[in-house]
Parts: sequence; structure tokens; C-alpha cells
Amino acid sequence: MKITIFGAGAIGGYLAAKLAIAGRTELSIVARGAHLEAIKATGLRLIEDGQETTAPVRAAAKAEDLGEQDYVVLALKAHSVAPALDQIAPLLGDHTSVVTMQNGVPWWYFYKTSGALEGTRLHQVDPGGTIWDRLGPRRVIGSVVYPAVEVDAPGLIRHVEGRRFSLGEPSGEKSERATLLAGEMVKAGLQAPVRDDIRAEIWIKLWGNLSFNPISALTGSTLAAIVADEGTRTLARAMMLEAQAIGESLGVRFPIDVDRRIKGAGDVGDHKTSMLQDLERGRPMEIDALVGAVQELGRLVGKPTPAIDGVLALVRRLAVERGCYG
Ligand SMILES: NC(=O)C1=CN([C@@H]2O[C@H](COP(=O)(O)OP(=O)(O)OC[C@H]3O[C@@H](n4cnc5c(N)ncnc54)[C@H](OP(=O)(O)O)[C@@H]3O)[C@@H](O)[C@H]2O)C=CC1
Ligand SMILES: CC(C)(CO)C(=O)C(=O)O
Repeated sequence: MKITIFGAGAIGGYLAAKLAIAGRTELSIVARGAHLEAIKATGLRLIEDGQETTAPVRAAAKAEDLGEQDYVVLALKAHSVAPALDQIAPLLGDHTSVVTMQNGVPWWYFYKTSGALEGTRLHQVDPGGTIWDRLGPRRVIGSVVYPAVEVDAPGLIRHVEGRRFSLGEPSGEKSERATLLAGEMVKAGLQAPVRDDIRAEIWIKLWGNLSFNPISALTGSTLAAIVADEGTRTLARAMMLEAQAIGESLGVRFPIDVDRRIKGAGDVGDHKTSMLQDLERGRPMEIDALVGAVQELGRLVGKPTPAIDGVLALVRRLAVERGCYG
């Protein structure tokens, strides 16, 4: 099974290291910059459970050097997918599956939804519909990524917690391609359940990201602090309720209530969200996929989003001022 992980930063690097250490598959990564040079020089290093292991991965700067794959795992930030389309193209044959490992609303959300919005392209995550047109949603296996991972230095990945990568076809079918990939991941020590409703799980993760991430960036607060403060907790809750109304209009059933989801976020503790970490490092923030796309869905289903609109306007402004937008 030929797998290429395109964008081997924190999540892609972790997945690549686990698969490579298990030695089960023909695995390559596409990376760039100092990270690529370090991996070529010393291998991809992973720190997990206090132990460092070096993973023997084949690393390339260009997809042309790797050719057509059975699976391409996109482990880029959401805003990096469209700019990488030309680079990804040589990996795609007729049979190639593409696993999307981004937080937020996926660009393929309205593929095989069978409702009135079937085929709708989301401007916030796929401006001009180019990802949809060029990658093709028929290739997609969706996913929800739970591990917390960081890149400590070029070539060095540090796993913090979590090993679950839920997978699921947009159609809900338990396909052979999803099951085979899940099997490889399980053999590598990961959890990879194949879901029959990946969108519901995307919404549960997104529920926290769309509210806590921008509030943490705006305030410099950890998850625990946002939940402990009545003002920020109330604001997060208002955003989440707006999002729930949108999700439910789209037919999603939320298996837990908003207060349980808020408690779950608070229990993570003094953790800085990825959006706050990106702001502090001067890196582009995933505002459009995590917040802007929910506002866009709200407009599509005619649900008001006053709390989301306010927070989105502020966090975009902050990102523009700090050079962390787009
Ligand atoms: N990290 C985490 O704990 C979690 C992350 N996620 C989600 O997973 C997704 C990936 O996040 P994460 O792994 O943290 O992001 P990272 O920034 O750590 O990794 C993305 C990698 O892709 C590289 N990249 C971008 N464009 C290209 C390109 N054209 N060619 C080659 N390499 C490229 C980046 O390089 P460069 O650094 O040079 O830009 C970087 O190494 C995001 O949607 C995130 O929200 C979800 C759950 C947890
Ligand atoms: C920590 C968490 C769960 C915040 O909602 C997250 O996914 C992120 O930081 O992006």
C-alpha cells in the first residue's frame, strides 16, 4: 500500500512516524524547508511516552519524485491546501484516495449530502471551488484528528496526548479503502475507527474549535481559563448554540449537550489552543476553516450568527494586524 503524507508537520509527522516505525507500508512524506533537511539528515524523530525513536521515512521535496499513490494524506493547515494543489497533483492516479486531516469545516462538506445544498462549494475553505474541482470529492476519506502533537524543532515531533484519528466516507459507507487504511493505522498503534457519520463527529470537534480557539487568541487565555471566567464561557456558549442551530438545520444530531462539551474543553486544562499558538509564533491562523466557514453555513441555512460574527470580526482584525491572516 503506497501512502504519501503531504505536509509532515505536527500531525502528518506523527502519523508518518507511527506508520514508518510499524514498517507496514510503503510510506513517503512531502515536506519542506529546514524540517525536510533535518529529516533527510537524521530521520524523522518522534518523542512519545518519554522515549525518542527515529522513524525511517522517505522524505521528498517534490511529489513528482514519488509518483501515483494509493492514499494521499493531506496533513496541511486548511489554508495551505489550495496553494499546494499543483504540488499534490503528481500523487493522484485514478484510484488514489485523499484523506483530509484538517480541523474545521471540510471543503467537501456538501458532497453526498443528498439535500438541497448537495454540491455546494464553501468559499471560506475552498475559494473558487478549486480544491473541489482539482482533487475531486470522490477521492475523499474524511477524518477527525484528536492527537495533540507539536513540532519541537526541525525533524523532531513531540506527541502530547491522544491516538485517535476517526475516519469516514462522506457517503457514510464502510468502504474497503477506509477499512484498509484504518487497519494499517491500528497496526501502527493508533485508533482509527471508521464512522458511518463523520460529519457529526466533525461538528463535535468543531464546536470547541469555533468558539474556544478565537476566544483564546483574542484573550491569550488557556481553555481552563476561558471556561472558569463567566464572561468568556458565556460568549463561547452563545457561539456554540448558534453553531448547533446551524448543524441541526443541516441534519446533524449532536450526541451531547453544550454544557458537557464546554466542561470537556475546560477539563483539558491550561492548554493554549492551536490558534493562540499560531498567533504567538506569527504563523497564519485557521480562522476561515474554523469560524468563517461556520458563519458561511449559517448564511446558507438562514440562521443568525451574531456572537460568531462579532468574534470572527475581532479575531480576523487581530490576525491581519499581526500578519497572521492568509
Ligand atoms: N497539532 C495538533 O495537535 C492538531 C492539529 N490538528 C489539525 O491538523 C491540521 C495540521 O496541523 P498541524 O500538523 O498542527 O500543522 P503544522 O503546521 O505543524 O504542519 C503542516 C505542515 O505542512 C507543511 N506545508 C505547508 N504547505 C506545504 C507545501 N506546499 N509543501 C510541503 N509542506 C507544506 C508546513 O510547512 P511550514 O511549517 O514550512 O509551513 C508544516 O510542516 C490542521 O488543520 C490542525 O488544525 C488537529 C488536531 C490537533
Ligand atoms: C485544544 C483544542 C481541542 C481546542 O478546542 C484544539 O483542537 C485546538 O487547539 O485546535
